[in-house]
Amino acid sequence: MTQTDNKAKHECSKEMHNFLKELPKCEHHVHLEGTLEPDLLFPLAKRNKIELPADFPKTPEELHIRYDNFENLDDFLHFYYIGMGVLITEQDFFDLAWSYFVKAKNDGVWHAETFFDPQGHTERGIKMETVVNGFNRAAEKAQAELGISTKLIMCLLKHLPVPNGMETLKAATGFYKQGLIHGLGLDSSELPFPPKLFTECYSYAAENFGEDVGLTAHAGEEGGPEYITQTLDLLKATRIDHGVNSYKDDAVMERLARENVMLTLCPLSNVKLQVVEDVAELPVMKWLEVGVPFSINSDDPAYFGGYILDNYVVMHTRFGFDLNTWGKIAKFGVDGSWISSERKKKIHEKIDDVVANYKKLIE
Ligand code: HPA
Ligand SMILES: [Zn+2]
Repeated sequence: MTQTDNKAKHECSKEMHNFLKELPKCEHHVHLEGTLEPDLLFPLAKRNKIELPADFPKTPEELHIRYDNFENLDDFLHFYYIGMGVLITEQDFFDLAWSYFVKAKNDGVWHAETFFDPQGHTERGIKMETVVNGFNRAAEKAQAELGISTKLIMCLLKHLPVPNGMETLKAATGFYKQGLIHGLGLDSSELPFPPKLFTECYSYAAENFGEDVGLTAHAGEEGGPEYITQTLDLLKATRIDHGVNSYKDDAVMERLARENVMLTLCPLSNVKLQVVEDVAELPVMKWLEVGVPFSINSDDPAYFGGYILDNYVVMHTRFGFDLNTWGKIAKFGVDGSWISSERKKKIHEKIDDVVANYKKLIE
């Protein structure tokens, strides 16, 4: 989607595009496995001698066409799990994450909290340390060479049995203790797997992974607002991934505002997975009115046609925010990040600078 797409209501001028690119961004909702571009998937399948299913598209071009036609979350997840099956060695995981961090830097990301799905790999016989070490090496390099601060968030898969999730958590304890993993998330099929199923897993993490462990979970993407309530009440999460369906219950929205719970919105994902027909339908004006903080993210950029800046741009074409509102949204993302108050202050100051500089140019 670009400023030429026929549903755009507001122009994203060259200056506005530059502003959005320079605006310091924090990304909180990106699955590292979801950054696997078709251009890398096929070579990795070949290098690792992975046979793709007989009916799998045969070229990156054909795969892109299939990715343009997801029916819903589960239809996407089918391809997502096949895709991650080509990742075998520590170097594969490193290469994947590093190429994401390079793109993120280019899009103006200052801080990235990235998801990964250990069960999607351990189920295939890959050791968790292969995955964590590959991702962590890339994260350390991103910090050292690109100046991006990072956190790794391990997700449990909702479609797998809870005991499998518990076992995975226990196996990850050492990585949390070493500071290599910082948070716990919950993803995969939303219906019919309500968050309450995973209460025990979240209590285990809260009790065993240290007080700084960040707790978040996908909720309210296809499930209703009651999934958000369960996530807050039972999982004690401090953020909600997606949370689009919060708009269906005023009391839930008011609670999110009152308790300062950030939603990690993924606009292009929501269109590709048919959560909404168009980005303009997302309830962001309601959230701004009620005071619900949200950040803007890419989710699975290789599958949904855009990285974080593309998501900022499409939001601009639908909502036409002024520079102050963009500054406010960027600061929501900073405040909802699991970073020190000094780092927050530094990013806030840069946001203020960029907004002030572009006011001379644009408004
Ligand atoms: O958007 C998502 N929702 C649920 N599970 C996922 N796994 C990758 N992306 C997603
Ligand atoms: Zn997601």
